[in-house]
Amino acid sequence: MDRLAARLARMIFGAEAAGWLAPVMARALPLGMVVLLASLLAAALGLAMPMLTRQVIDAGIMARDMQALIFWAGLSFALGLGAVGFGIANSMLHLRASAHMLAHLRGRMFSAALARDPARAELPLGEAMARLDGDCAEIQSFAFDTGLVAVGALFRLAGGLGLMIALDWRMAMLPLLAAPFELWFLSRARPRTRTLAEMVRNQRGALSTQMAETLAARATLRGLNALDQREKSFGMAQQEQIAALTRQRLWSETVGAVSQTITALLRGTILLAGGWQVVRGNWQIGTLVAFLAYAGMMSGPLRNLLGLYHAQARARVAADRLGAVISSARPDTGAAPPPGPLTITLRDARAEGAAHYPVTAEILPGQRVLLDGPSGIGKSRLMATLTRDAPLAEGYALLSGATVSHLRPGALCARITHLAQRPAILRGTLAQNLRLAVPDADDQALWRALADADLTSWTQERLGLATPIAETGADLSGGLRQRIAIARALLRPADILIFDEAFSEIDDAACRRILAAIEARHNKTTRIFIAHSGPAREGEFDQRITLVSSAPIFLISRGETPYQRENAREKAV
Ligand SMILES: Nc1ncnc2c1ncn2[C@@H]1O[C@H](COP(=O)(O)OP(=O)(O)OP(=O)(O)O)[C@@H](O)[C@H]1O
Repeated sequence: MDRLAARLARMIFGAEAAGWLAPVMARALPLGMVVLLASLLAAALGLAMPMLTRQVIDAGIMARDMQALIFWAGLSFALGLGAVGFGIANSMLHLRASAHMLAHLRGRMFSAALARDPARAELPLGEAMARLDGDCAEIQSFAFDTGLVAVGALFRLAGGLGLMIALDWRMAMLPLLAAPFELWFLSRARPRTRTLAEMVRNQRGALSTQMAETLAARATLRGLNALDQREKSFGMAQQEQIAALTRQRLWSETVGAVSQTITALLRGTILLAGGWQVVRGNWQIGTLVAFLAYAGMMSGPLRNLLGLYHAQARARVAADRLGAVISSARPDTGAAPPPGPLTITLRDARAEGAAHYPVTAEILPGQRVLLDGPSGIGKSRLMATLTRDAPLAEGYALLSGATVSHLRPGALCARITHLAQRPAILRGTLAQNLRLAVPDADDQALWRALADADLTSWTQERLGLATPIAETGADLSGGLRQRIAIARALLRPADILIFDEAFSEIDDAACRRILAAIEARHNKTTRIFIAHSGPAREGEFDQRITLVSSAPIFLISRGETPYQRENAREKAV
């Protein structure tokens, strides 16, 4: 099954996409086969119908045989009824198989999007959503809706042709004469189908990005009186999408119209030539009716097959867009950080995007450190290198002698808590938000963490741990959001706690209480503070590391003065 899936994936989506799509297809294949068999059976039932009609007309009506008429008409009715029931069962099976495949594919993409390598450019939120939703659906619809229908269509086409040959082989050659022209037209038309699909999918991503970004920033936009502006630009983006969709639909209708025209021509020719055969007495009227029915039946499958060829071009666009999500994921692999307390060593280190001179420092386990420097110089980025959330542009970062870039990111996050200035708060209850850090923490532990973050009375005045919290914590003050994030961080045992402007929106009195709790309960943990002002800068520090920058005077080819690195090292540490 795996090999078949891999082969199918390579054939349909190309070698690159086959790597990640084959497992998805392999899982969908068994149920997909059942659906395929069922649809072939339904197609066979459909094919039998004109033959029965022929019998009703020729053996019953024209032969004036009442018994044969009742028999064939009864059989027709019974098969028709069976086809209805079978159709319902088939459609339910189809839905089940196709929904499972979509869920599996989307789940795969979701984890790839979550594991996005921080060194890669961030995908805008709306664009990521459009890929997870629209592009996954495009592939699912190709695999099940278009793909299966097309296989059924191929079967009907072959069956119809076979039965037409059985009725009259010379007349059956008519549809074959049209095939070369159709194939030529299809291959000429396909590149444009692909270009239009790319345009539509990219525009869909841009539209979702605009929606997500605007909705997330609506309070700020309202304050700026800029909502109209955004609405107008959203309206324009929608118009552009309508135009792209219109172009795409017009093109697919044009492509479809060619096959319809050919079918109409065929039908006309059969009507004329077949009618002539009836007039000459070579054919019975039932044969003409059956022949016409088969010719008519072929137009649907032919259209489906045309659709398949072009839908594949669209599905490939979707697969390429999803492939970019997959290839940007970073596997959670690497060595485990060394056991025991962690010593941080920075050697000539600077994170990508940071503007300071490379820094060299050593932070021993349990030290209390202030990391200082002007805004935007790269303090957060430097700390983010410790959890591999930012890549180093130069130098090394070591944890107890182990190179950070060789360590498993998931394991690093388990040992190092980097608390950001703008923490993510999710919709749900207070307890659910806290348990993101420790899923099995008991209520007592939650209350203790809340006490450390000076949140006991606030929580008691509300619904306790069940206090509901809105999306992004929009119904909380900035200080409350930060305090919940502090409680969440303190809940989890860590070797290193990094408070990155984590107190910036909390009043000084509360901030001092929280800092005192941290000193009392986490004094064995390495604590690194980044703060431009406030109580977080107060108290004893084992060391202060200041990041500095100054304009180089004489540049060598790497963009530095020859002696600048030495100076920078002295200044930076
Ligand atoms: N994801 C990123 N990719 C590349 N560069 C980034 C990224 N995030 C931030 N930067 C760049 O790195 C520089 C340092 O940012 P950083 O947030 O580390 O500064 P900071 O010293 O912590 O500033 P502040 O005190 O204002 O918080 C910024 O000027 C920014 O341009």
